[in-house]
Amino acid sequence: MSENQPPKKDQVYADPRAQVDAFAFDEGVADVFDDMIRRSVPGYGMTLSLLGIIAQHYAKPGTRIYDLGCSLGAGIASMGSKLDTPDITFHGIDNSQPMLDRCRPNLADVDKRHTVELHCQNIQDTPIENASIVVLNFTLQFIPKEERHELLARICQSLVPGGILVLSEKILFDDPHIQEDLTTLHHDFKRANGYSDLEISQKRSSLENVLVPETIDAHESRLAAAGFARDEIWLQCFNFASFLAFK
Ligand SMILES: Nc1ncnc2c1ncn2[C@@H]1O[C@H](C[S@+](CC[C@H]([NH3+])C(=O)[O-])CC(=O)[O-])[C@@H](O)[C@H]1O
Ligand SMILES: O=C(O)C(=O)Cc1ccccc1
Repeated sequence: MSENQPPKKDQVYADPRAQVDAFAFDEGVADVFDDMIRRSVPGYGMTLSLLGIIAQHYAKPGTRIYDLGCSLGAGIASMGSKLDTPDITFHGIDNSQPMLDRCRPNLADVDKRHTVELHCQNIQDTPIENASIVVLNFTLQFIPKEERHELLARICQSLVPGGILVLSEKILFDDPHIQEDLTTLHHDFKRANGYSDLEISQKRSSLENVLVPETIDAHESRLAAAGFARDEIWLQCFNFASFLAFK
């Protein structure tokens, strides 16, 4: 059950958690994904629009821009639709075929200016090279924690001098009171966007062990260990944050 499928009328859940399948980026999710993520992730829209500004500053001629976990291509569209930097190739990678099937129509403006390659692939298997920008916009959280370092180290090695990683993630807080309060605010955000308490609870259960957030410290320690010289949080909305990491 995902939040785009309201519970059947009169279907009584003894324990809502017991009835919830693990979240998957399937056809049903792909059909409603843009609406779902905008109503679920505070700051998602701003993250996307400012990604376009970031790309204009850091894209280098003759290099590649990777969007790892590109979904419907919103990140590529934001970065590429107004980008004048010459000889840029975008690589959009996602292991959900339903997402990629819906991606190309969203890239019409980018296709007029740049080459865009889309690959249905596990990002952990994606060759990355000659990159001025790599984007992990709410994707690393779906990679097993113990495998995140190798991916980030490969990304760092793939960047040209002056290259950057944009890493956006759901985050945890060490202070249990802050964790509780920011989770409550996140759920308030979802409720304000029309989700019911049952939908919020079922989505939370479906994401357990699928979307695995970490603290800001954990991310920053891993970025340093992966070879990034410095990083900074440039946007945070409740329990969602985005980092710029510099080679
Ligand atoms: N191992 C993997 N390999 C490839 N793709 C993966 C993997 N794991 C998950 N995905 C893909 O990563 C995306 C995560 S959504 C990213 C939003 C987008 N960046 C956006 O800015 O709109 C964020 C969210 O749903 O919270 C989905 O499309 C998955 O299929
Ligand atoms: O973290 C959450 O509670 C979410 O709902 C994030 C999310 C948004 C869209 C698809 C999967 C997870």
